[in-house]
Amino acid sequence: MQTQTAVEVTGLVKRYGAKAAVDGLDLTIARGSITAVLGPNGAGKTTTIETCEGYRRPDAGTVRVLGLDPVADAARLRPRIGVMLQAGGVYAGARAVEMLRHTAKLYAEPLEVDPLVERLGLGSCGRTPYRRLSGGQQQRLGLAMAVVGRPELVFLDEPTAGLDPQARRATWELVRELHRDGVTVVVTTHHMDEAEQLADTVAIVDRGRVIARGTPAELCRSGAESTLRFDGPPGLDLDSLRGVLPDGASVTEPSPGTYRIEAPVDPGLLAAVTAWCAAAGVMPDGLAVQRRSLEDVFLDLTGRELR
Ligand SMILES: Nc1ncnc2c1ncn2[C@@H]1O[C@H](COP(=O)(O)OP(=O)(O)OP(=O)(O)O)[C@@H](O)[C@H]1O
Repeated sequence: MQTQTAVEVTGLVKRYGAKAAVDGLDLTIARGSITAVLGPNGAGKTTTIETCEGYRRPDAGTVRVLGLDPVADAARLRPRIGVMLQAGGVYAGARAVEMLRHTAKLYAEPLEVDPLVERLGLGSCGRTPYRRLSGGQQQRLGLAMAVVGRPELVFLDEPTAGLDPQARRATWELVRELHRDGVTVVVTTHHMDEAEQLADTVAIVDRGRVIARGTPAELCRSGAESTLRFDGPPGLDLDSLRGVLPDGASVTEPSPGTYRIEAPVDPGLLAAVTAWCAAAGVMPDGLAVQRRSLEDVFLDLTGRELR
């Protein structure tokens, strides 16, 4: 019987010298999901993914992928997963599409190569050596190689880094199609919009651990504040407005006539603001709730400092 879990990482530790790149990381990925793994540079995302792929051995903890041990059961696991590495992983002199055809032959029921080549815009690169492809073409070939074997599970490490908008969209479309076919997709990315558009689950990794996990909507709702904003006459009495709001609400006028209220936004807050406006004879133009974006959540959780 197949379990509903595609990837189960428990207490994963991976050290390089004295430094723990991954430091007790737990992550469960459901079959058929698209999971985006986000995190600052050096957070341990690639190390975790490469451990799941069997390229690195854990120092502690366990990793199970499709119920198998990625190192001990590598021979059984490899034909069932697709891997797109951050740095190519392709012999530099290999001709692009020949390489893809060769890869396809290693699998029992590969996708048809020509349509895949066309849809990823690689039609003109047939005999071009890998090292002569542009960065974006190398990325797209890497994606094609990861999916051509019709895997049950694909790991995509920053698949759209450096891609033009058209290629990004083609990549997203391919990922959605994989999802519709029941493939489990694990994708690392620094593009918050990509995670919001594609993923049903987001895991935020920081300092070698998962520090938050949920749907994009759950993460954006979680925790604190949202913002209420409106336009009105400049110079309203902010202290008076603050006086009718719950403790801890912040009221600012970032530019003349634009007002921001940071507080947990609920119907009571809206009623208090509109009642205050009515009493003051102020029309709150464009009154709107601004939810936190995934990027706001990410920065709140991982900090704004460069590391
Ligand atoms: N082979 C290695 N030898 C020594 N240190 C390493 C090695 N591989 C990774 N590291 C270190 O482990 C930490 C985690 O790296 P990792 O590549 O997993 O981060 P990441 O979250 O994928 O970052 P990025 O977003 O920049 O790709 C970093 O500090 C990195 O320098």
